[in-house]
Amino acid sequence: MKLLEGKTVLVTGASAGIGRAAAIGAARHGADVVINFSRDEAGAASAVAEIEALGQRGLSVKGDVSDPATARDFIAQAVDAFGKVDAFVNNAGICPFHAFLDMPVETFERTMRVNLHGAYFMVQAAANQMVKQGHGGAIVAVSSISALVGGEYQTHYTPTKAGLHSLMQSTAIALGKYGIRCNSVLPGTILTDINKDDLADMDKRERMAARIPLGRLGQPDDLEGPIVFLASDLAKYVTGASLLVDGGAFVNLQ
Ligand SMILES: NC(=O)C1=CN([C@@H]2O[C@H](COP(=O)(O)OP(=O)(O)OC[C@H]3O[C@@H](n4cnc5c(N)ncnc54)[C@H](O)[C@@H]3O)[C@@H](O)[C@H]2O)C=CC1
Ligand SMILES: C[C@H](O)[C@@H]1OC(=O)[C@H](O)[C@@H]1O
Repeated sequence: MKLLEGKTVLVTGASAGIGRAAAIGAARHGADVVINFSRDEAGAASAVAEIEALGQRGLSVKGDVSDPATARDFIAQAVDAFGKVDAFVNNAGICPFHAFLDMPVETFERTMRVNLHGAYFMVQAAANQMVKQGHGGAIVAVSSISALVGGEYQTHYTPTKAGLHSLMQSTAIALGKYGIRCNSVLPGTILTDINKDDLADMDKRERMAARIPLGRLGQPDDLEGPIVFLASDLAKYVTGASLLVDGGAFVNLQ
């Protein structure tokens, strides 16, 4: 059963990792897909090729999400190419691990600008397009388990993920009257480029996996189903919700 047949789905930061898995998942479920990427031309081109190999239309648009102009350009190029925006997945993010006491101002500000300000402008641009179209839509933010728990080297990052979670709650209220649903996924630790240095230590990986009830760290495609579901009409009465996708890590305190 294809859940996104005939829809146009947009995903930010989709040349690799979770965003790419979401984009490919959307195409597998019958959507045409527009991806944003910041630098990785080859990754973006291969993601589009994979979308097209699934029989869907794909387009990549370059842009740094921290610049509000990128959001306007991304939505405009998607509409020019495929005529509409049905679902928008806010995924782009960075996590430059660093201690709190000597956090460089630039690292703090860049993390805020990419993860939170960028999301705000993107969600706003996507929502304006959906309101103009007049037939609702779905917005999914890739927040994190870090919206709910702390991280010693993530004091600049976890507030952005809590902020995204909160943004989806508030936009769910602001946009409900237009039939636009807003939800977030909260991944646990997923093996991607964002943490490859932090998790280069195999002992650390094994310790982390041992704390997860399902017995392993996540892979990008573990997010595919949850994001496709929330973007689809199967979730037609779900808004303002968040879905932990963490193998049970969050509930495993005791
Ligand atoms: N890997 C993990 O354990 C978890 C990741 N997340 C979130 O998932 C999202 C995706 O991350 P991953 O796939 O894990 O890592 P990743 O590093 O593979 O993907 C991040 C993507 O965002 C893009 N990006 C970064 N800065 C950008 C900018 N200024 N403009 C446009 N694109 C930009 C990157 O090019 C990359 O494609 C992030 O928001 C991250 O915070 C959330 C929870 C856990
Ligand atoms: C990048 C980290 O490994 C990852 O990011 C998150 O949001 C998770 O909570 C993990 O800490």
